[in-house]
Amino acid sequence: MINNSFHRTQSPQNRSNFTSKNLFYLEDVTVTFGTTVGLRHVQFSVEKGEVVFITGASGAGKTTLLKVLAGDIEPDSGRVKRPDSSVFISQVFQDLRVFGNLSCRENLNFSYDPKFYNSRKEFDKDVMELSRIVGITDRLDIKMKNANGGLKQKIAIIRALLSRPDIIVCDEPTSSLDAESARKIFDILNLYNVKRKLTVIWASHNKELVKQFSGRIVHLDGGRLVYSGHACFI
Ligand SMILES: Nc1ncnc2c1ncn2[C@@H]1O[C@H](COP(=O)(O)OP(=O)(O)OP(=O)(O)O)[C@@H](O)[C@H]1O
Repeated sequence: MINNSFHRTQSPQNRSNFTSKNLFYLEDVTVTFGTTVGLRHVQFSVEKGEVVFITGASGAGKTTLLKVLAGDIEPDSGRVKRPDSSVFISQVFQDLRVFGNLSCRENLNFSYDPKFYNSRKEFDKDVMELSRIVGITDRLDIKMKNANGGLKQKIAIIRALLSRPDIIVCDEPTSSLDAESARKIFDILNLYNVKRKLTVIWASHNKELVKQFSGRIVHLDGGRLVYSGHACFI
């Protein structure tokens, strides 16, 4: 799904602000769906190891921006630089994509890949560490179809982290969580950001929630990027 192309549909400028530190770079990107505009002339970049929150009201263009980053949508105009294929991107979608007939633990086990772990024991240790931090060690044997929305979201995020990505891209993954549970999710993302240089790109309509965490806020309004900076200024 993620490719390594430098997609060019139109060149609005001769000069580019792309630097080698940028994992993603969008230059003057516009996306339309028929007569509806998803993104308008968006200039945006993400560096390795950054935590970026994409905020905005419903319809502001958050999902469209994530789809452009993931290569699911190519822009009508502008340029997109994505990481090369050696960079592993894990995505958590609004619909979570968990397996209902399997238990929470079985869903997590899908992330085990011997390429990324020295042993199965090491993987199981990570399962327990992450489960402990978000407070679900006693719920790992619940069938996914019987889990509440909050538990499903926690499993989806832990499963994504267990696959040891370089980048995690999340679309509103904490909508069913109370503030305390959301904080625990950010704790594990921060842990992986510090320990493994994980780059985090997180879309949320809840600006007030994400303002509590350290990271850059990129705010969209009507498809336009209207703010990029630290929480204290927005
Ligand atoms: N496939 C599509 N076809 C037509 N219009 C679309 C499509 N996808 C998005 N849009 C429109 O593009 C605009 C941006 O939508 P987008 O889903 O990116 O917003 P969002 O900020 O993620 O909203 P939400 O928080 O509700 O998910 C909206 O006006 C939406 O209706």
